[in-house]
Amino acid sequence: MLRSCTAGLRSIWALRGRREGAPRLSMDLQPARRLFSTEKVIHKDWALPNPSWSKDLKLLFDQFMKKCEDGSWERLPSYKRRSTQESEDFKTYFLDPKLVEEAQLFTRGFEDGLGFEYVIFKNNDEKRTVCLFQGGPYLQGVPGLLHGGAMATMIDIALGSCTGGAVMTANLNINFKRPVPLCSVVVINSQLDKLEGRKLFLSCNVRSVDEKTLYSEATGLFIKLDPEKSST
Ligand SMILES: CCCCCCCC/C=C\CCCCCCCC(=O)SCCNC(=O)CCNC(=O)[C@H](O)C(C)(C)COP(=O)(O)OP(=O)(O)OC[C@H]1O[C@@H](n2cnc3c(N)ncnc32)[C@H](O)[C@@H]1OP(=O)(O)O
Repeated sequence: MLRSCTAGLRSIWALRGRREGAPRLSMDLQPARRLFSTEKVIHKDWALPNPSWSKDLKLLFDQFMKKCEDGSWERLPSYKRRSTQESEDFKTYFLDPKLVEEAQLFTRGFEDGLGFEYVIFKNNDEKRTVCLFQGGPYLQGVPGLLHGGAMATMIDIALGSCTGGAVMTANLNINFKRPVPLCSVVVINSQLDKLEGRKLFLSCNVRSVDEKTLYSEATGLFIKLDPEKSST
């Protein structure tokens, strides 16, 4: 698995004219300058196939795109996913609205294939989402395996994608049952279990593409932000 992952990445780096094995990190993009300059940050939809996506990921992506045709499912793009009102709700919680506008979700700060490759599909009627996730070589924890923190990040995002609104994670509970091989594809099935005032109770499981391996199970509590309160 790792070997095929490396092979895929080599071809990407070669395409970009870089020396084999010497990927240029996103650091080269001078993130600080990008964040604070007046240049407009280019909003790209990262939740679409790129050459680093494995066969499994592309296949699942195509299957879910088919499900979107009758409108029961929708693919969540990686940008403009919040309505203007939701963005406004978030902004009231941070000191510098400009920073909020220009900052990038950290999972999208890696070059193609090196970090978090994922796409989320949402079924609004059933209040559930499916996240297809391929964790790249920069997410290694134990050699050859995905770092648990990377998995936790994706679980947080997958659960958050089920909430649809200005919320924050208050509690995340994860049982890591089996290690996830680096560069493999996993499927995160999330659902909203209960809504109690401002509290959203969610759960998810993480499985292999063939559904035979249950990697993790998790529950989360998300709280709808109260516009009257400040987080700082
Ligand atoms: C951000 C999500 C975006 C989703 C957008 C949708 C698009 C989908 C697409 C892509 C998803 C991308 C999403 C990225 C994911 C990133 C998520 C994060 O990393 S979030 C950062 C980590 N979390 C924090 O830093 C929170 C820190 N905590 C707080 O700020 C506050 O504690 C907060 C806002 C969670 C609650 O504070 P209060 O003052 O508004 O509310 P109080 O009154 O304390 O609690 C309300 C009720 O909740 C219970 N509660 C609060 N925290 C609890 C806890 N830890 N355990 C159990 N109950 C708790 C309380 O007991 C209370 O319950 P009673 O109403 O009395 O029944």
